[in-house]
Amino acid sequence: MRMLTAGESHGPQLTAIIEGMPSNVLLTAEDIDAELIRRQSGYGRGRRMQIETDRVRLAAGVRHGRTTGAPIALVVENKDWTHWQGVMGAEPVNAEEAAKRTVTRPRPGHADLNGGLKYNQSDLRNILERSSARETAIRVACGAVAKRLLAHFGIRLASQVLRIGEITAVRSELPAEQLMQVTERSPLRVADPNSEEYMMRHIDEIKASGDSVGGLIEVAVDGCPAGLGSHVQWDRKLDARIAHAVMSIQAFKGVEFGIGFEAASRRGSQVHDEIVYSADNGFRRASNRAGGFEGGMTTGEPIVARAVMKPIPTLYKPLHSVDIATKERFTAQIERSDSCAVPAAAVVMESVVAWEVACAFLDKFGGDSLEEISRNYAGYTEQIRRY
Ligand SMILES: Cc1cc2nc3c(=O)[nH]c(=O)nc-3n(C[C@H](O)[C@H](O)[C@H](O)COP(=O)(O)O)c2cc1C
Ligand SMILES: C=C(O[C@@H]1CC(C(=O)O)=C[C@@H](OP(=O)(O)O)[C@H]1O)C(=O)O
Repeated sequence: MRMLTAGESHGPQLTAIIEGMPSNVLLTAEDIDAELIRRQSGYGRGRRMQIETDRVRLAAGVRHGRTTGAPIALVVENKDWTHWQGVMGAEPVNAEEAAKRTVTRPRPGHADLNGGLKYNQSDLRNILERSSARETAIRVACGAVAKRLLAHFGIRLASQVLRIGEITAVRSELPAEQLMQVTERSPLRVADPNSEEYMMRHIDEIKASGDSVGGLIEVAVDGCPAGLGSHVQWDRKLDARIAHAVMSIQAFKGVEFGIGFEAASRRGSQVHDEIVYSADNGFRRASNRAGGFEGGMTTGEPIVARAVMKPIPTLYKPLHSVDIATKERFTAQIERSDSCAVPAAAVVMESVVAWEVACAFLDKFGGDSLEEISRNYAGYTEQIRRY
C-alpha cells in the first residue's frame, strides 16, 4: 500500500491518495472524522485550532460505506484559507505585490533556512507552508483508513502521553507531590488523572513564560500475529519502518521499542524475553522488553513504541536569527503558535504506526479483497497453531 500527501498549511486543502487498499473494507467519513477530532482536541494548541474544524471528504475509492479497491482520495479543507487566498493563491502576482508579502526571516528550529537554501527560494513562505505540521491532519486521516482494515483482524492501537517537559505520568498510588518528581520509565499503563492535571498546569506555566515544551509519547498495538515484517532485507524490517514513519512527524527526535535506550545500561539477562509454550496459547514471550519485535518481525506480543517530541520551535520569547535578504540579525516576531502539541502528536504517532502495520499486514496477507486477505490470514493462523 502506498500513500502520498499534498497541501500547504494555509492553502485551500490537504490531499492524500492511498493506493493498494483492498476492496470491501468498511469505511465512512465519520470513522476518519473521529480521529481528526481527537487530533484537534489536545491541550496546549494555539489559536489556529479555533479556526479549523477538520472533516474529511472521501473523494474517490469508497462507495456505499465500503472501499472498492480503487485508489482512495481524501481531502481535508483548511478553513484558514479564506484569510490567506491573496497570499497563497496559485495565480501569478506582480513583483511589487509579491515583495510586500515575502518572508525573509528564517525561524530557528524550522525547515525555513535549509529549505530556502536547497530550493533556492527568496520567499521562505514557499518552504514553511509545506513543512508545517498542518500536514499531520491528512496523515491522521490515512491512519484512520489503515485502522479500519486492521480492525477486521482484531488489531487495535492506543496512545498516551507519558511525559510533558518535567512531568511524568505515573500510577495513582503515589501521593500528588511525588508525581512531580517521578521520572522512572514504565511499560504501557493508564496515565493518572492527577498527572494529567499537572501536565496541563505545566503547559500553562511554560506558555506564560513565553516558552514551549515537548514530551514523550507511547503507542501500543495489540493483536498483531507473529511474523509481520521480515529479517531478510533491511527495508522490510517493520520496527525500522515504524521508526522511519515516526521520525517523519514534525518535531519528533527519537524512537525506541520496549525498554529501548535503557538496554544500553542493562545486562543481557535483564533485556531479552524468555520463550514459553502452552497448548492453549502457543509460543509466547514471558516478558515484552523487546516491545514486540525480534529480527524486524513481530513476536505476537504487543508492539510498544515510544517517541520524543521536541519543544515547539516558535517561541513567544523569541530566539535570534538572520534575515536572508539584509543579512541583519533579528529576533523573531510571533503572531500565534502552539505552546505544546504533544497530546495532538500522540494521535499522529498512533496514525503513522497504524499505517505501517497495515502496510506490513498487506505485504504478508495481500489480496485484492477483504475476503481474499481473510482467507490468507486464516491459513497462516492455522499454520502457526500447528507449528
Ligand atoms: C501536531 C503538531 C503541531 C505543531 N505546531 C507547531 C506550532 O504551532 N509552531 C511551531 O513552531 N511548530 C509546531 N510544530 C513543530 C514544527 O512543525 C516542526 O518543529 C518544524 O516543522 C521543523 O521540523 P523538525 O522539528 O522535525 O526538524 C508542530 C508539530 C506537530 C507534530
Ligand atoms: C495547523 C496546524 O498546526 C500548525 C502547525 C504549525 C507548524 O509550524 O508546524 C504552526 C501552527 O500553524 P499557524 O502558523 O497557522 O498558526 C499550527 O497551528 C494543525 O495541526 O492542524
